[in-house]
Amino acid sequence: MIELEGLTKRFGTKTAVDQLSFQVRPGVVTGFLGPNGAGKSTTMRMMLDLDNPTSGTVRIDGRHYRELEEPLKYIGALLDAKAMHGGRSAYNNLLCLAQSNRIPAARVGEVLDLVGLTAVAKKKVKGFSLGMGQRLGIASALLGDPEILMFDEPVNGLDPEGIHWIRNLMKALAAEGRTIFVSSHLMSEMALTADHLIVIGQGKLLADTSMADFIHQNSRSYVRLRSPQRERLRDVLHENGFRPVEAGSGTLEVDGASTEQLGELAAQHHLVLHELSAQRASLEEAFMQMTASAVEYHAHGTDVHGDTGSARQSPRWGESYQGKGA
Ligand SMILES: Nc1ncnc2c1ncn2[C@@H]1O[C@H](COP(=O)(O)OP(=O)(O)OP(=O)(O)O)[C@@H](O)[C@H]1O
Repeated sequence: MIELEGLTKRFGTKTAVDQLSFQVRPGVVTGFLGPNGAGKSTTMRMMLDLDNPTSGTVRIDGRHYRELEEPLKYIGALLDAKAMHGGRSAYNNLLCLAQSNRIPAARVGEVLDLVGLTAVAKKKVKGFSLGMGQRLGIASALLGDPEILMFDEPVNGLDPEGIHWIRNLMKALAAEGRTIFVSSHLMSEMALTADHLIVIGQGKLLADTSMADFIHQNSRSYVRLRSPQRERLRDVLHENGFRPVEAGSGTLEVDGASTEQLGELAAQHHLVLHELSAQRASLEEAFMQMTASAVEYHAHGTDVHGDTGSARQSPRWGESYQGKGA
């Protein structure tokens, strides 16, 4: 378990992390999300005692990082995959780490095998690709067989097979009862991996919730209909109290209705449907809606409010979530 209480970090006048309090629990994968510059890396660095908080505390299983003897046996982390010594082999890099934490040398071979680097164990790290470096960083995190693992952008540079592997590894580690805390900008990947989410924006906590609740509370669900008799369908919907919205490509979208209701209504009026589907926004859309006002850097001409392709005016999801007392 990792516990943050009022964690704050200021760099001069810039408040990078602002009064963050949350817990990362064992047995699940907890995703850590936030736009660029939100303070994720700074938070993770403070969790590992690589940066001093301006105020507030971080506890690892009830203790400060500095109080942990042989910390790699409690918490393993992949923060910067390039932090390895380039002139040393993968094996020797891990061996040094193992010796400093009184971890048996045999464990080095085990973790190299686990991450698929046995064949290049004796090669100098400076010749490694981005993906190989990521795997080596993951091996170093696993070295002490810790109960708590933190991964900052672990899929960065990995190919699809590697992404699949790290996803399953994190889930398996969580299923063993370990605490897994992972940041990623790849929302589709996060949606497949994490059970719980911590979302921050401009250093502040925006959400601490299950993945399912986050998507539910920060996105709208609606039914999409497509018919060769669109005009007639629209009239029938209006006559029955629904508010269909034209959504381009000949489709209509209806809020507050089920596919069963609308399918039966269409059948009663002998209307042909080419599409009748329940739609829910993705994690990516929910995330963009929630963090839109907390985005520090965005490109000109892009819609940070998340264009769902609909003509409808969406509510400000972050506001509605925060209105629920987050
Ligand atoms: N050493 C530092 N000195 C000054 N400002 C810093 C320092 N480290 C981070 N910052 C600032 O603190 C803020 C948070 O940065 P941080 O790297 O923690 O964000 P992040 O959420 O990890 O971003 P990204 O998703 O882009 O990696 C940013 O505005 C950054 O410029």
